[in-house]
Amino acid sequence: MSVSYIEQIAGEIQPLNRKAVEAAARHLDQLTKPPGSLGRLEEVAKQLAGITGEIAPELGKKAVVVMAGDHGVCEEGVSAFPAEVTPQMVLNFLNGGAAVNVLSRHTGADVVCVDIGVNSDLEHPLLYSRKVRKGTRNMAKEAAMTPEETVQAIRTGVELVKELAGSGYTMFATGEMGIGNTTASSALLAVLTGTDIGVSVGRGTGIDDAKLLHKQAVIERAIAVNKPDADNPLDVLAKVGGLEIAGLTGVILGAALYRCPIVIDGFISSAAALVASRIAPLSASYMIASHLSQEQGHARLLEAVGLSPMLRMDMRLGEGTGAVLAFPLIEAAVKIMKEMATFASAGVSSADNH
Ligand SMILES: Cc1cc2ncn([C@H]3O[C@H](COP(=O)(O)O)[C@@H](O)[C@H]3O)c2cc1C
Ligand SMILES: O=C(O)c1cccnc1
Repeated sequence: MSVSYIEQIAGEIQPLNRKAVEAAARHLDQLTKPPGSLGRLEEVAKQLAGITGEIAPELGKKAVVVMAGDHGVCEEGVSAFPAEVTPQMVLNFLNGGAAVNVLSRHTGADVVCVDIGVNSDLEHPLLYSRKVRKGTRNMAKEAAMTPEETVQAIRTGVELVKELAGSGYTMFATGEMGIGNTTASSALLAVLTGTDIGVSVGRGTGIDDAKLLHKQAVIERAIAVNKPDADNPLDVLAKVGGLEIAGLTGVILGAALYRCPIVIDGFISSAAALVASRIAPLSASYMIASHLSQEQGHARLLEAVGLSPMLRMDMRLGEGTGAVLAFPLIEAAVKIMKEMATFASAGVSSADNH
């Protein structure tokens, strides 16, 4: 059943609505400004038209889906922080005290916190309990996940988007929590794009030079032990990925399937975006890259997906913090479509094209 489910989802994702993109472009050129002068806002407006089929879509509720999972590879000492921080931060999200909570309140987004693989028994009325297993296996020794676990995690993400879209959410952002997950993300980048370990591996939560060299060696070992097939994104995800990354891959594929914009956060979220784009290339047209993380390798990762970030904030936190900051800019693009006067309606002379 498992792999065919992914093939089915990938096959159902449709390209953007070309006619709506063209109609949006024509409308933008009638507005009281030199053509193209609103830059990326115009690009976003056209993309939203292509996603929704409407030139000025009603953007309703928005959610940042924060997928949380633990990493067996933490026993190799690849993070500056202990693995216990993952469940502790999940409780912080649920109590509203994390950076993503503050920034989501600021931008009017809801935080949907999902336990997809935390190595702890968590219960909370606001928690989406979707645990596939308690953390991944240590990728330096064996595959992080089985193919079945990988597909289950992806499916969890797809179904969550369906559920949320059914209760009025129209725009999504990716977020994550999982100590050790920059190791998995760097491994995905290295294998899927052939990027050198020296470029794909960064300092995550802030490791020193010695630990960085060790982290590189651990990733090299994980690749040597597992021999992931670079042409098979599910194989790579299972062997050197993570449960929350697989869950986000599902969220991204789900957003594309249900024709909703999906705002991509930093390094880890972009690793999920890369996997999604390899599973279903059309999913990339539903993605909006929010910001360029300070994590080394993020620029390379975005380039591999074909995305260009909206913001440069020198952030390197994850959780969805950069993605929720981009929500107001996306909403601003729709307001331009809805509220700006045209040359004709405002009596402004258009360009002298002689
Ligand atoms: C308190 C705290 C809050 C966080 N929120 C996100 N991350 C970020 O850091 C982790 C990845 O870095 P590494 O691979 O080096 O462990 C992820 O959990 C990511 O979401 C956090 C990390 C910490 C310590
Ligand atoms: O960009 C990110 O998502 C990131 C970078 C470092 C640590 N945690 C997350």
